[in-house]
Amino acid sequence: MWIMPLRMNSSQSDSDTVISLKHVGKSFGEMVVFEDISLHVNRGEIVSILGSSGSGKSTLFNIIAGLIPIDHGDVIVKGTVGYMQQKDLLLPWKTVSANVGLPLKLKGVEKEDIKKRIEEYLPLVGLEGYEDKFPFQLSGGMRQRASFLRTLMTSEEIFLLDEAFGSLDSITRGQMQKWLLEMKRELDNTVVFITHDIDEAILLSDRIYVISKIPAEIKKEIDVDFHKDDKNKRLLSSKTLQLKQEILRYL
Ligand SMILES: Nc1ncnc2c1ncn2[C@@H]1O[C@H](COP(=O)(O)OP(=O)(O)OP(=O)(O)O)[C@@H](O)[C@H]1O
Repeated sequence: MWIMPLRMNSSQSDSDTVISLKHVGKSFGEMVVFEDISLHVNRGEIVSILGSSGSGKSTLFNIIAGLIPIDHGDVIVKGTVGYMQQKDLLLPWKTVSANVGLPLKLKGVEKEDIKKRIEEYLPLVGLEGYEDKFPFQLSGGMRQRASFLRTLMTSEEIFLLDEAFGSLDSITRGQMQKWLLEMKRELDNTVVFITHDIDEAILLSDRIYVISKIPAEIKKEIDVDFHKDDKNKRLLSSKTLQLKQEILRYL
């Protein structure tokens, strides 16, 4: 039986929960990825899903995005979803500008406005001067940044970011994280972030779900409620060290 997520406009309910999974099960043939998983994301939160490789994180996103059906349980998603998958999915026959501007073009934004926004944003992800290059002419990290920018250009209510900064060096990664937090403040949307990186999860998140290997279950839900206004301070806090030790116990 195919069960797909129930999709609602954000205005259809005033509840603060925009993503809700209840007792969800999902298998691929004999392989049980989730037996009974439940989690929720509230409007305006940044929530990280932290788990080791193959623990079902991308499957979880594919379920939330409505790309694959579940076997049992309930999935409710309230609001429009922008999904940055792990593979960059840039169109090889289009330039960086055309790829990044595609969501705006699909929304019917005027050509001139698209151009203006691309000119404004490309430097922020370090791609100034690469407007007319094709994806094959970029490094892996550059393609990832173009793909990240394209996702944010959609200005959707909910962003699903799967290992958005996975192939970036630590300096560029730091810049992108900072930019994500700034964009988040500006757009006031909801972000769900998949990462293997404990520091990244602690830096970016309001809450973290630590998931186990398959059949995956939520091992721990952590509220990251310290240094909310200065997330950089978090990494230097002694509480971070305690949190890291706690998380490592569950991975
Ligand atoms: N369409 C599919 N058909 C069959 N098996 C699949 C499919 N998609 C995922 N799987 C399997 O489900 C398991 C979980 O995969 P998934 O990609 O969700 O894990 P992940 O935590 O995102 O891994 P990684 O961090 O390495 O990207 C893996 O064993 C994978 O091989």
